[in-house]
Amino acid sequence: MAAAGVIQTSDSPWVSPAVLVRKEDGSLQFCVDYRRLNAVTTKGSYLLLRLDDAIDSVSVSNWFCGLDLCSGYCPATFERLMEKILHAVPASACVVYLDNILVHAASFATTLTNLCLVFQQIAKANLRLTLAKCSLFRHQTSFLGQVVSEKGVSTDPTKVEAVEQWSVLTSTAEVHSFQDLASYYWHFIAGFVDIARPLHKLSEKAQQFQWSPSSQDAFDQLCRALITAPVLALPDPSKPFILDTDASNDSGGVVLSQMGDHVERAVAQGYWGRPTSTLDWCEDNYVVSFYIAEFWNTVSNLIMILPPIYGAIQTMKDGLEVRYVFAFLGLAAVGIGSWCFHMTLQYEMQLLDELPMIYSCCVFVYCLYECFRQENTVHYFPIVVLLIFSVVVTVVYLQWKEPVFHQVMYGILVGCLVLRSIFIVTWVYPWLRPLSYTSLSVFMIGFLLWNIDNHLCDTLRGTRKRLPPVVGAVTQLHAWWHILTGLGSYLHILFSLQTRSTYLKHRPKVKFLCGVWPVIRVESQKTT
Ligand SMILES: CCCCCCCC/C=C\CCCCCCCC(=O)N[C@@H](CO)[C@H](O)/C=C/CCCCCCCCCCCCC
Ligand SMILES: [Ca+2]
Ligand SMILES: [Zn+2]
Repeated sequence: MAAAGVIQTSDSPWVSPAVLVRKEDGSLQFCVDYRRLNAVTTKGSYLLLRLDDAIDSVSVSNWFCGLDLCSGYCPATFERLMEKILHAVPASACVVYLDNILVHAASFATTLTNLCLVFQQIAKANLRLTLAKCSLFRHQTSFLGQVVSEKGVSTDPTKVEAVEQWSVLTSTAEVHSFQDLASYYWHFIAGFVDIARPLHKLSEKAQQFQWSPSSQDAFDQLCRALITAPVLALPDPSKPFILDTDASNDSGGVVLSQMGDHVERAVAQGYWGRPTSTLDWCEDNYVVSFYIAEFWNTVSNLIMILPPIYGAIQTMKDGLEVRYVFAFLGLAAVGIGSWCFHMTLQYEMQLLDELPMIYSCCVFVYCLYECFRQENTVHYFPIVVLLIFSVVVTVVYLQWKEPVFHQVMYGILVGCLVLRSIFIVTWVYPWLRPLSYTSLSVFMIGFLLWNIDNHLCDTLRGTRKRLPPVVGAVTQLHAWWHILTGLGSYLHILFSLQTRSTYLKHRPKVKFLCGVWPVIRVESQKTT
């Protein structure tokens, strides 16, 4: 080394031992142990680039070259050196973070030009690159522990693969190292702070290490989120930004997004993208499944779909009036619309849920107010009134998009049904009281839960986090509203059908399928 002019004799009062260290690739590296010198050296300080800013600067690029320098030690000194060397290269061409250098551009030709420029500067400074660790002209590369591509930024699978093997954390030190990994990727995980809270508590100094069901739940949720983390779009400064904000008594949230390729892409956390509906219920989105926004609110609609379809088929088989087939199918249509709405939280699907609620309720009103008419007669006046009502509600709601308007209109129709039912069981058929009042009570309990879910959502969410996941599922009150309103509506159709069949002297009877599920049986009206 002396002959090569790399080292020279010195008579300095300072001396540091030299050692040869074997590197991973088997080669030897000459190192000097400067620990004692470092101990008495005043450290230089230099502001490092923010990680987010470093990633943001590659937002409109499609080509990436990752360069790795042979050696880089003291962060401040090294960063200062790198920025000095590459100061002539703009961030839109090359981002430097310690010994990570990312040359990038939107086109191949520009990438080549940028790369030549960076190579020249590195050569001028007499620095060396480790060829094996450089990746040239890629559409996707690993940078600062994240995978950067033309689509955006995602977690580095090699960094999170260890997560799949982890089943439980056994010490505060393990919690710390898991937290370090997870918090590095916090912006890929919706509600990170809330989910990680039990682990954070566990790692507090004064706390004795005790692994509880809530720690396990937080750990499982974070592992799941890390493994299935989405690709976040990189910001394009030339396009407008959309800022969505939300706040409650104990937390706040923001989502920054942009329109891209005709769809709003950004921090969408699930298959159907950012919710566009005017309502988003208390159940947390995309927690149970990546494909279903509100899982429990979706599957609970089955009760509004299957029994009414069975009811419609049975009504046809029994040769009863077609209006009751419409009533059953109307309820099933609401159930299908509601399924689509909660699965996607898209505005169009919301209409598929809410407008059929109005239409089917109009059919119910017609059935109940026309139940004391001659068989096979149709009165057009109530049909026209209800049609006009439906059209007006539809047109106004499409323009106004105010959910309260829809709720009031639906409430008016339910009110008409309640009043008519009370009239029937008070003045005409008092023996139908049990069925009518059961239907009303079930519906009203559902409505009560609907209100609690809306008004006490923050409290419910907070409580759920402290309970095992199975409790979280059964405390989804909007799902219970579906179950109870579905059952209440079904019983209401039975009540309406029984009233009508009694009036027509078809001798209806309530039977229980499998001993539990109520159906109406009448003497078959089909003529052979
Ligand atoms: C005497 C019997 C009463 C039973 C009446 C049954 C009427 C059923 C009519 C249609 C079936 C619809 C089933 C409802 C499905 C709900 C789907 C749903 O959750 N949709 C939401 C979107 O997810 C939608 O935004 C929800 C709107 C809820 C509106 C709630 C307003 C309820 C108003 C009830 C007022 C009762 C007034 C009583 C007055 C005496
Ligand atoms: Ca929700
Ligand atoms: Zn619903």
